[in-house]
Amino acid sequence: MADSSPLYLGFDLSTQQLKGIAVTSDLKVSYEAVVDFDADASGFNIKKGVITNEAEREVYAPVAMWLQAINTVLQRLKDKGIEFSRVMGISGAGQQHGSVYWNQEGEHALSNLNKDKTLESQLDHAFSYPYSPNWQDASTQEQCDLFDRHLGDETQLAMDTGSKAHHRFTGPQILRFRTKHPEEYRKTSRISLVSSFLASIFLGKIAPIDISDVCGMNLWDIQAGTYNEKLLALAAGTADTNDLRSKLGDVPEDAGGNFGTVSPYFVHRFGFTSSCTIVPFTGDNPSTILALPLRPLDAMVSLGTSTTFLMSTPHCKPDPAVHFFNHPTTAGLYMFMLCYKNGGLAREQIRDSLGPQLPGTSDPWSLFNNHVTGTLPMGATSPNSPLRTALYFPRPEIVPNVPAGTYRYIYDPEYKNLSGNTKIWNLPTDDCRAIIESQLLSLRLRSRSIVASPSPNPDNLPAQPRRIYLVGGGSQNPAIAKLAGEILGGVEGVYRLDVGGNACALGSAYKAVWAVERKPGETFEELIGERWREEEFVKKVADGYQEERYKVYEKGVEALEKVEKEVLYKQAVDVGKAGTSGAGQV
Ligand SMILES: Nc1ncnc2c1ncn2[C@@H]1O[C@H](COP(=O)(O)OP(=O)(O)O)[C@@H](O)[C@H]1O
Ligand SMILES: O=C(CO)[C@@H](O)[C@H](O)COP(=O)(O)O
Repeated sequence: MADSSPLYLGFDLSTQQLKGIAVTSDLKVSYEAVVDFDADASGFNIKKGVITNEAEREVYAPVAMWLQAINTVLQRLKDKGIEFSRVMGISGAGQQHGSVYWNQEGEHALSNLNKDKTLESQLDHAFSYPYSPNWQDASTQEQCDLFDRHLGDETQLAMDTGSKAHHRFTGPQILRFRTKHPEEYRKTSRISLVSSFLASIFLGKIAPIDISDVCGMNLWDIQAGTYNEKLLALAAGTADTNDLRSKLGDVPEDAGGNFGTVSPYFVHRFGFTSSCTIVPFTGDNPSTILALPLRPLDAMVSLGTSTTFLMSTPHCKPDPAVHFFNHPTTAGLYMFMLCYKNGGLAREQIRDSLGPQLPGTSDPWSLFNNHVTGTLPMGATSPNSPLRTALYFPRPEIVPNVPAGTYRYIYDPEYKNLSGNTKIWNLPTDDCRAIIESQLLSLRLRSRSIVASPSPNPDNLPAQPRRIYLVGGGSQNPAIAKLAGEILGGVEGVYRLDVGGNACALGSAYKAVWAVERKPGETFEELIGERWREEEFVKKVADGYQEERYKVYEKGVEALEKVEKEVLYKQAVDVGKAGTSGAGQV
């Protein structure tokens, strides 16, 4: 007999791919499909999912490419045998901060789709601007300066909105869009985030922005739970903020609410039931923490195009170096996040500089991994020997905010000084361990304020996460997992979600299960915690805290902090000399 039990769909519209995943009520993954933009999209001049205009430091993605991908991912799920009539709820996630600009015709076009045509062919007139600024965009320094000053300083902006101003945040992006494209801004009737854009397509009308993802805009007052009037006025360019307010729409408080049922387009084209519920879609990072019942003091490291470090916490302690968002399901909880632009692509660049792979292996990372594990921590041969420390930023970085460049140094832990003499670097092989160390040391440095000792007696164990969960494409890599344990600790060890690269889409699917099946008042953690089967869903992939290594890397944190200060100082000197920021190479 055909299986008619409910399924729940989760989507992840991230930088390089659109992923879809279907789970059952007991959280088992039944179907997965992916569309890789570079490999599968046709008609777009993109690389790694985006278009780059280096002259203006702009990075953006064509909205039509995402529409094309939605049809393709659903077709791929169908080809794998999914019966869409079983799907009771759909949620999803989008890369954070990106904005989509709808025109007046958009809403009408969305609710009048012809099932025999593609989304791309029918929605080409729905947007006032065909591109969405991507989170890697760095074109808004001027706007960020205005945002940081507008409430006093960057600390005050972080206190109110959860983050200081960042190039990619939607408020500064809207301000730049309005001044650079005034006519398109005037024609814009609604602005979506990538997450609410994707929800809108499935809903057949413009969906509200999500309560967690809204915190990635520098416009939402996280303490007050409303848009900040002064910041709206800055982005809108007028004290009358009604126009921008209506473009953005209301933000419902219940992240598990019901937006309505799926658009008839999907009922008639793919066979969804007309009662299938659309649940709020959130940001890709908030969605990732929903892929498991994350406890306070557990940390997730998402190794995608970006690297992010995520924790769920009851404390909101904003600081300009970090981000706080509303938790994606549970009022009163927050999500702590660190985000780096130079993650997967920076690692790939070093891997590719090594030349041909080892013979007889199909794993493109095997040679790179051999160099990672075959090299001493920071190149140190004895306790006081010099430490190789570097920053690898093929794109301008967010933390610290420095221009693109590779910055290699030697740190002397005894005299606590830095030298630019890189003679003891054996290149390119030493870069393999050094880039992983550098990325992980930065996480350790910046999460110090949020972690605590997992032991009742803090003298026994230094502050660190209880567990490290690795997710995203890079979570498949055993050498990275090993170093994550050595550098970040994690008394219970380093774990990988069984769906490694699909954690974000999985989190969305779990959110749909919770939203549709929850009893009154039942939290996400309660429902998912009850159905979660640890032994089936996660795998320990490396040891966590190791006392000796953890101590060695204490010096590593010191070294990294010095290198960052030095690079920032040199940048300030360069800016002073040239009047512009120059890229650095050491
Ligand atoms: N075995 C591996 N080791 C290291 N990195 C990997 C490995 N497999 C995939 N990746 C990296 O994962 C990244 C893609 O991760 P993914 O989470 O799918 O990205 P995104 O969500 O940003 O589109 C790529 O940049 C790739 O380099
Ligand atoms: O900008 C951020 C978070 O602030 C990025 O994490 C984006 O949300 C996109 O991430 P990928 O999953 O595509 O790497």
